[in-house]
Amino acid sequence: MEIRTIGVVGAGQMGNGIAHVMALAGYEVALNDISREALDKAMATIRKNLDRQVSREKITQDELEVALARITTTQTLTDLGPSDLIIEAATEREAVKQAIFDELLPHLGPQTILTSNTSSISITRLASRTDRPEKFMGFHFMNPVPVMQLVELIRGIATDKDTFEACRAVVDKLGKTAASAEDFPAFIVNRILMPMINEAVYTLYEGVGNVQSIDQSLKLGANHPMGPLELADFIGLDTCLAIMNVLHDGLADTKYRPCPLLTKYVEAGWLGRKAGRGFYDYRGEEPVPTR
Ligand SMILES: CC(=O)CC(=O)SCCNC(=O)CCNC(=O)[C@H](O)C(C)(C)COP(=O)(O)OP(=O)(O)OC[C@H]1O[C@@H](n2cnc3c(N)ncnc32)[C@H](O)[C@@H]1OP(=O)(O)O
Ligand SMILES: NC(=O)C1=CN([C@@H]2O[C@H](COP(=O)(O)OP(=O)(O)OC[C@H]3O[C@@H](n4cnc5c(N)ncnc54)[C@H](OP(=O)(O)O)[C@@H]3O)[C@@H](O)[C@H]2O)C=CC1
Repeated sequence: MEIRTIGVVGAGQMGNGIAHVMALAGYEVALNDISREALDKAMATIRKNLDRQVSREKITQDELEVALARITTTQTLTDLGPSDLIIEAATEREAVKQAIFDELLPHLGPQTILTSNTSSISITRLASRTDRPEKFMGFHFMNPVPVMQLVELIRGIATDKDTFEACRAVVDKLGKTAASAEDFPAFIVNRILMPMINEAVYTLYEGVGNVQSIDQSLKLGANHPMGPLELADFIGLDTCLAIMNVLHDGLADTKYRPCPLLTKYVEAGWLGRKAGRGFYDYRGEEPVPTR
């Protein structure tokens, strides 16, 4: 089945990036969020990122206008019903995702492929509660979506071959690279990346280094483009903690114990860049370490 129309649920940092790349690749996109403010902010971000691509001569002004015209926004989830492919990119909480699927299902055509951009949650479990486990899978973009080359594709236990191939064709059309991962907690990228970030937070918690020295060490000592605490802020500390909890619960191993300092930052609402404060304070001209 050829995919032409795409519904994206959640207009946060991932949802806006997914809408951006899908529209540029020629798909009609319906972008949904519970908040009008989030939708307006997402459209402003998409325009800013497209503008930057025009100024760097990656795309033309015409391509920008056409891409923007392909995106519609809606606060009514059921408007996404007629889409060929749904990508759920709402907050990393299973109950939130579950409620979205429950509301959407009665409005979907029988052929619609349902996917989640979840960073960690079991695809098999999410799929088992729908009417279409064979047409359900993980479609996991990396942040920032317009820049990162990889998309992890995760089959649930029941995902059929046609569904996987249809999603792989979409990744090809985006000019990105699909990597197949088995459905175990946090899949491949986050199974490896998130314990490293969590260990960086322990390194801070135990006073081995401060925010600046930890980030500088990994940037200059291991050639990482961002330090682990800067990256955690970029991803969102709520998302990092949610992923660690899925690893800890799902693999039942204390080596995945989320650092109490990470929990404290999340409890304070210091969620990273999107909240204006995390391991760095972003409210001034330059980010300032908070420890
Ligand atoms: C949590 C999960 O489930 C999975 C994940 O996503 S894990 C996170 C994975 N992501 C990473 O690890 C990102 C690590 N960081 C990086 O790779 C780099 O710091 C970065 C690409 C984000 C920025 O790179 P940089 O060299 O510091 O910045 P800069 O030179 O300004 O930008 C490089 C390019 O990215 C673009 N860019 C930067 N930030 C962007 C953003 N937020 N949105 C869109 N485009 C962006 C720039 O326009 C520029 O594009 P061109 O090459 O076409 O000119
Ligand atoms: N951040 C990252 O680096 C990556 C994240 N992901 C995954 O992508 C998903 C989204 O993450 P991210 O974009 O960072 O999160 P954000 O917090 O930036 O955005 C989530 C958005 O979903 C909205 N939302 C919450 N509930 C609903 C709902 N019921 N219906 C529609 N929209 C809703 C939120 O609205 P409000 O703010 O009003 O609650 C918010 O606008 C998560 O599953 C995450 O694990 C995957 C790869 C990388």
